[in-house]
Amino acid sequence: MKIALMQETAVPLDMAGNLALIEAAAHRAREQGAELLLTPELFPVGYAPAQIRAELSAEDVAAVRVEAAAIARRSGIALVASLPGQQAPEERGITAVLFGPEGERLGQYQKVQLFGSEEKESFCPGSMAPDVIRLGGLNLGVVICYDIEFPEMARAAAAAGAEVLLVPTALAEEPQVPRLLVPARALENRMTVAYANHCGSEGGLSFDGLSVVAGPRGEILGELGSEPGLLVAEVGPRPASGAEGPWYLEDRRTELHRQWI
Ligand SMILES: NC(=O)CCCCC(N)=O
Repeated sequence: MKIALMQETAVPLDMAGNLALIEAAAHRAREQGAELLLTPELFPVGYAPAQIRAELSAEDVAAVRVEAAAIARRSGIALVASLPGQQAPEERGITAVLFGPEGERLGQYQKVQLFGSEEKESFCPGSMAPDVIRLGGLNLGVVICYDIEFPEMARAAAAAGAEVLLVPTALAEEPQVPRLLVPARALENRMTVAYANHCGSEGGLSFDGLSVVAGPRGEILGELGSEPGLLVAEVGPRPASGAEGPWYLEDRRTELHRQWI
């Protein structure tokens, strides 16, 4: 299955402009044969947690969610859009919604590991493990940004059966995450990991870009630099564990590890 990752600069609270960038990327992705478009964390509203908390009502979020579904339907491509939750501002988290190519909601995940004081003061953390959504013959999982920096999160997705982990992110000035951690998460879980970031200056932050798709042996299937772009990569099922190790998933001594950590 071909997937596409959008790397662009959003404008905080300029939903019309941000959604227009997503729609353009969705049509370009479809033209290049992709069946799914992964977009960065909170891209439709822009990455500005405190501003979102203060200025975006549940009605505003509902309208953006309807438009994201409509983009999936108009472009005929599955779409992972990261949005504030549907609850009241004081109760919502950071979510990622998977819309199918007809705009239907296929799954939703709420970010478990919130990053820093601004996110923690602006959103509520999720407490549900990432589940698996079947699409295009593959088991897809979703986590968000800081989640991928905790090995437990990718392992939970792999243990649930995820073969391709989709990660909307908003990473600024930490290039070792896409360069070191994302390929490591892929290798240690024999799972493809796709990591789609903002780029450029946004909300007072300088985003790294460096969006990347790492394959199940930690190999780089595609990557971007610091500029806007669309990364298209072919992803597949988890390879069977062969005669040659390592067998990280099979060899885990989970009960023992649980006693230690
Ligand atoms: N939005 C986020 O979760 C930002 C994560 C940045 C983590 C890092 N190591 O800088």
